[in-house]
Amino acid sequence: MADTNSTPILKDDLDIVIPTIRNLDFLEMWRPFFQPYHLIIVQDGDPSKTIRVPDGFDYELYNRNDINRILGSKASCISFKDSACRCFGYLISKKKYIFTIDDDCFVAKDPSGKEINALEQHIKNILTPSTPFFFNTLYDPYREGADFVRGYPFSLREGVPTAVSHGLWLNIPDYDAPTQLVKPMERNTRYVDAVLTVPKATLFPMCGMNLAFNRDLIGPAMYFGLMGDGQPIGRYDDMWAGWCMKVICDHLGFGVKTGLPYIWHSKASNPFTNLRKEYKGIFWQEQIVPFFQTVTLPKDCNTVQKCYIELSKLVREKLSSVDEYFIKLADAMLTWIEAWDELNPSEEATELPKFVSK
Ligand SMILES: O=c1ccn([C@@H]2O[C@H](COP(=O)(O)OP(=O)(O)O[C@H]3OC[C@H](O)[C@H](O)[C@H]3O)[C@@H](O)[C@H]2O)c(=O)[nH]1
Ligand SMILES: [Mn+2]
Repeated sequence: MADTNSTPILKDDLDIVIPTIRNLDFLEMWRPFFQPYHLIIVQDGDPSKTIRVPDGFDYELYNRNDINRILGSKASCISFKDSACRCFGYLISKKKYIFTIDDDCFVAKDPSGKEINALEQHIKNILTPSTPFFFNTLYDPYREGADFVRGYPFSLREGVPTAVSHGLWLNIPDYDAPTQLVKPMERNTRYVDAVLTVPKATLFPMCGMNLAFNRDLIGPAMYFGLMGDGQPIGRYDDMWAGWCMKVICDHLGFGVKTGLPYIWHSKASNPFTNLRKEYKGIFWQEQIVPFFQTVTLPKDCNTVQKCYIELSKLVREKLSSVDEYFIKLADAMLTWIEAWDELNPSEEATELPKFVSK
């Protein structure tokens, strides 16, 4: 997909963020789609290890020493030894859009056998509106060959700006550890040719392995929560970000899409290791989800930062009884916003769009 003068669309407006602990040979398969774009590689784990990046890619690479040098004491909000470290890439980027992908995600094929340019589909999703206020039964009405169906209010057909595009996975699905343990051989072979808007007031489990978002619209809310080294849970970083992001999108009138594009997820991480990381989260989420479902943000929260700071207060107030970890997480959410505003001073706060219900 290129714009009029055959420059890859959003070439200078989008960064690809990759969290990694390994050499990035997987980029060879993505080269036709990714090479024109700038990569931000967040190297996790031992900073003395050298990560090999295939020739020909334009990238910047940050390891833990870089994160500590750039953020100083605020580096405490960036996870270590967990893919949640990827959010440092969102912080340091200066671009309007972000696409983040794991290094064990490869190019998938659609039912016709055609290789899927996941980045191109995310860009289409992000650049077209969402429809969170009224469900369109023919899925995304802005896609080629689709439209609003009879009975869809014309007053709502303009849609709202799309903040997030959530892609899916063929082969290894993003299952939690208990499901992985009881279904070790299950593979996702079902290609569903659909893009849906997640309705307003509905939460969903956001997976970080194939995800794009409008950084200007929702970037400050995309903090992947404190996980990994020294933390009581793991593999809930993207879930946390997804729940915070969704309540803020609902409040500010932005949309979230899920469905196409698919990537080919090649590696099943160890279910026993995953169980150890997830198990507290499996209990806690039965209290965390109702918390997010009942959150209301004040009307004067008219920027993502203000919403996020308010959310941090509510987390401290309402979830500290679940575990003291949430006090630490609430603090880390504030540190994240301080770091965001410090590294992105010029970005004007996002104004309330005209269609937000007062
Ligand atoms: O300590 C670490 C471990 C891994 N990474 C990088 O994160 C990416 C995901 O790692 P991996 O594919 O090994 O784990 P999965 O279980 O498949 O990941 C899923 O569940 C956890 C997260 O939510 C993740 O987003 C999901 O995809 C990969 O690029 C590793 O190199 C790391 O940075 N630090
Ligand atoms: Mn993986």
